Amino acid sequence: MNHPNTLNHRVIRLLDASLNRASEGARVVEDYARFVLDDAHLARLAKELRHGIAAAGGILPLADRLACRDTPGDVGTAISTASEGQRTDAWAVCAASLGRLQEAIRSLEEYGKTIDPALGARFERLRYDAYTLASGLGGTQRGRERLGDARLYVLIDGSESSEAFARRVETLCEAGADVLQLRDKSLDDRTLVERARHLASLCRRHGVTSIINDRADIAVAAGADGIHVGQEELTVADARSVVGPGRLVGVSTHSIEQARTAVLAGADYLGVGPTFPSTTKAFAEFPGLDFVRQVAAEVSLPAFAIGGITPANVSEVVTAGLRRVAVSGAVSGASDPIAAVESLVATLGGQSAG
Ligand SMILES: Cc1ncc(COP(=O)(O)OP(=O)(O)O)c(N)n1
Ligand SMILES: Cc1nc(C(=O)O)sc1CCOP(=O)(O)O
Ligand SMILES: [Mg+2]
Repeated sequence: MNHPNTLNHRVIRLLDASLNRASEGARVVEDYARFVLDDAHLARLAKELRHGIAAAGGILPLADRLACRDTPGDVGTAISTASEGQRTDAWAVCAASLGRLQEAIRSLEEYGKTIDPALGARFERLRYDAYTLASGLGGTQRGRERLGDARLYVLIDGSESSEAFARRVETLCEAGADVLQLRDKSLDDRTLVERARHLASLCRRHGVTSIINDRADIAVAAGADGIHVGQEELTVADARSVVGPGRLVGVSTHSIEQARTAVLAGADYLGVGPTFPSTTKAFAEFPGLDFVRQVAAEVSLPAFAIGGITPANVSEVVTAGLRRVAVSGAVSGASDPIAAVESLVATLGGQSAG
């Protein structure tokens, strides 16, 4: 035994129980990410956390833990609350386990200090890892619930007039767009907020999600459903502090590392691109379909491929693994925008968006 002989066997008993609770909680969370979400990224993080807990707990030899264990004499086994027996769905199971996991790690951290201050510090780091995992799972859950089977996301500018803008929004909603983003870098703020209000109210009437590009303040002022931010703009946390928990925060990503970071930051969806050369925006590099494949293979947060996607090439995106796309030029620049929307929707249709 490599801990002090003075250590109370009751503290070992407590640490043994907390190690079991923590690793069992991590396993329940891992199973949700792995089997319910098919999310390789979050499942890997949950597994690493479980292994980290086991490695830190290795300071207590199993023989000592078992010698101090007294399950029949545990006064806590007879204490239960009504809510423990009720779980509405698999996410409720995972969320409850995330809470227990964090509590158990906290107990390990505090009582671990009585063995070795370094052990307390080690469990403290693991507790922060658990918080980050919870943020990624919570964002993934929220984004999937809010975006459901949304597949076609169309970016539009503010048009030459309020009337023309309203007509465009109505047309796209009726044609089958699921999400509309107001992206206009040239309008003054008053005109932008006026267009954003039109967008929000027309989209609400049609059951379409409304997003404002770049501007969290305008999303809130206009009552839009969310905001989209790029890598050089507000962070997810800063955007969230402005728009609150009820609105969507979407993030542009250009590499798998950026995608993983956005998931853990609590984004509600990802833009994944540029997929193909775009006539709307110039890019020096194209992560292309390889990036689409990487995201499809490991991320279950709603992810929209973007950049140069048209009715002619959208099937390549579907083959690469994503059934959600965001487009601008393919619809706004089309001689028949309705036909363009219908064609994209037809190719994206079929099985669930994932
Ligand atoms: C759905 C979606 N994905 C990506 C972007 C691009 O955002 P960003 O990188 O901030 O670039 P700008 O659009 O601001 O030029 C987007 N707007 N929407
Ligand atoms: C604004 C924007 N962002 C991208 C990214 O990859 O983050 S691609 C892009 C342009 C989207 O327009 P189009 O469909 O006309 O190419
Ligand atoms: Mg931006």
